[in-house]
Amino acid sequence: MAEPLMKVENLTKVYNSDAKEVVALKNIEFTVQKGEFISIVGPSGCGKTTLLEILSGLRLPTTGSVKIKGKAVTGPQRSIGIVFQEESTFPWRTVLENVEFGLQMQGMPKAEYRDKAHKMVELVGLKGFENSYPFELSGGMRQRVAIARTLVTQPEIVVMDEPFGALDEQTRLILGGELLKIVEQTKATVVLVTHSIQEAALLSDKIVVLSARPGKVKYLIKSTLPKPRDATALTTPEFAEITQKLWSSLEEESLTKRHDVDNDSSRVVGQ
Ligand SMILES: Nc1ncnc2c1ncn2[C@@H]1O[C@H](COP(=O)(O)OP(=O)(O)OP(=O)(O)O)[C@@H](O)[C@H]1O
Repeated sequence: MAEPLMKVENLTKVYNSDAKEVVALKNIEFTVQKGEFISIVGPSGCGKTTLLEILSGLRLPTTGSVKIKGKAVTGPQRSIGIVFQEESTFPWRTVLENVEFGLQMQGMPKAEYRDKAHKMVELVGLKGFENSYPFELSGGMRQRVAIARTLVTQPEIVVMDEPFGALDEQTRLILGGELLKIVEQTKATVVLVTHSIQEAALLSDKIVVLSARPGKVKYLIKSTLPKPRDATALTTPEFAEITQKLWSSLEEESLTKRHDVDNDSSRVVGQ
């Protein structure tokens, strides 16, 4: 197999606050190949956001490492693009100006960045809205702007934290299908954190299922969905099989967590 684009090795994160130690992640290991679409799912509080922050270089692990092409990630860098859950467009810039921002910051000549931004705006389906401001768009359209703004700089890897989290399930799946087309055309490599089993099953080549806190890799599920895929894959037997696997592994974890909470509270009651 080819050398992975990203390699996560023996990653552990311990938070120390108010003299309390919280082990958020423990011995996380997985690889991401160039062009792969990976999703990370797990019960609430298992460390998904922490993991994404470490992969992006926004936070350092306590032990272990993240490497891109063999080089350790020790801080934010141009090779990693980030799309956050919350709306991260600049309200004072038009759609086109939002998409141009990263290229402008790189010092690219105006004619070149304008041309690239126009093409990217078209690719994300916002042609005709170049001069609109974010407040004039729907939530889904604003997230397309955020995605376009990140992808236009052609990062080696794009990390996304629930980019469609604020949208209803139907819209997020439709946008997810569109995202796949954009990712295919731009040949982007994506690591996505999501709470949605359906979104993970539809979009991913590989799904990393984390256990309840401390987050450990519980399963690595490889997709059997044929490519190219879009929202029509939702009715296939392969999709049903993947969602079933995800559902049962996450249910197990939620029950484990529930059991821990119950035990904790019984200890408190008994003290
Ligand atoms: N800055 C911090 N300081 C101390 N503890 C933290 C910090 N950030 C997160 N944690 C703890 O680490 C654990 C993992 O948090 P994290 O937000 O990464 O989980 P998550 O899986 O993204 O949660 P959710 O699904 O609810 O968004 C939680 O117990 C949380 O309280």
